[in-house]
Amino acid sequence: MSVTVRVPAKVNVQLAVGAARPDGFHDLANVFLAVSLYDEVTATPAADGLRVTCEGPDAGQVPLDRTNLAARAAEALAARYGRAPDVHLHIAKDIPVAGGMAGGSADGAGALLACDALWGTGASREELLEICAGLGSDVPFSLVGGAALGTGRGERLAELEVGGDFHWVFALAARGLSTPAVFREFDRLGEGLDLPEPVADQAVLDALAKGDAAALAVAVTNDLQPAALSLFPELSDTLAAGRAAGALAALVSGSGPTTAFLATDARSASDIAGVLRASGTCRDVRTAVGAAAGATVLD
Ligand SMILES: C[C@](O)(CO)[C@H](O)COP(=O)(O)OP(=O)(O)OC[C@H]1O[C@@H](n2ccc(N)nc2=O)[C@H](O)[C@@H]1O
Ligand SMILES: Nc1ncnc2c1ncn2[C@@H]1O[C@H](COP(=O)(O)OP(=O)(O)OP(=O)(O)O)[C@@H](O)[C@H]1O
Repeated sequence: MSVTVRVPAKVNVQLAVGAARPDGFHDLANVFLAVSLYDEVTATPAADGLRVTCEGPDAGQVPLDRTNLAARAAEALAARYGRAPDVHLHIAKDIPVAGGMAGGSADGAGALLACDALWGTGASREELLEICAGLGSDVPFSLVGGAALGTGRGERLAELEVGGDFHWVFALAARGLSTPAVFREFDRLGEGLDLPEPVADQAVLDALAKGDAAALAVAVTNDLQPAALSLFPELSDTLAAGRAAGALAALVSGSGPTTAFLATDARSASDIAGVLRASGTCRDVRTAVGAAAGATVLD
């Protein structure tokens, strides 16, 4: 018997970042939108401890030891319920690795839900969200999906209404960016500045609620974008290529280096994807739709 869970990637349609806190994290106003690029995590009983395997185009970059967020999730759940984490976790990975799309977080949330179902622990939603928050700032959102405002370091979620489909194109970069390195660069660029408290932008929330892509396009912001571009200047060429191809908005996804392009509709998304593919400014191009459902057990 095994359990498979499907988990979406995310794009941040607003990422407002405050000053570094004493614990090293930054307070955020983080508006997450889940999109239809998915990892699948399968949990199968094992007699002899915890094992992680991974397949997919980026599988070689995924750690298979206890640092994998899927392994950490299984261990955290097992420890809480006083059982051994005897399980084989297999990750079918389609979300770009180190791309700013919460791929590792998705696997953490997926493994947690899969092990919960496999072991019949019957943990409450609140317990699962608490374990997720202990694994990483993006992990609770990977469980919940849809759209949500994350405050604190991004782990405290309020679900948001989404009134229609948003069509996206994602350009994958030739190399990854480390999330801590991007936050450090944010701190360096902002040294000496008095940063305001990050707050959610009502225009972003209204555009999401109405399903209005044109309104969302003028409202999207990402405070980490200057830091990501500073560490990876070639991303400006990708952004320019997508804008020239007719994207309503072009931005770095989260901490990057994946770049995200908002399109009017599915057809326009496919046209923009074609232009980006031919532009030579990225490694690969994907299209996706949001909002996508959060971590879901597959039959
Ligand atoms: C950039 C985003 O992806 C936007 O959704 C997230 O803020 C990052 O979420 P994540 O990858 O789950 O991050 P975590 O694993 O919690 O933290 C990794 C590192 O990123 C930095 N970090 C993360 C979140 C946050 N609010 N402030 C931070 O400064 C810290 O250096 C931290 O050590
Ligand atoms: N299951 C996993 N899948 C991918 N990377 C993982 C996983 N578990 C741990 N990692 C480690 O985390 C690093 C960041 O990978 P990940 O794909 O989660 O980045 P990301 O999508 O940029 O994250 P985020 O958007 O949440 O900041 C990887 O380089 C890898 O070393």
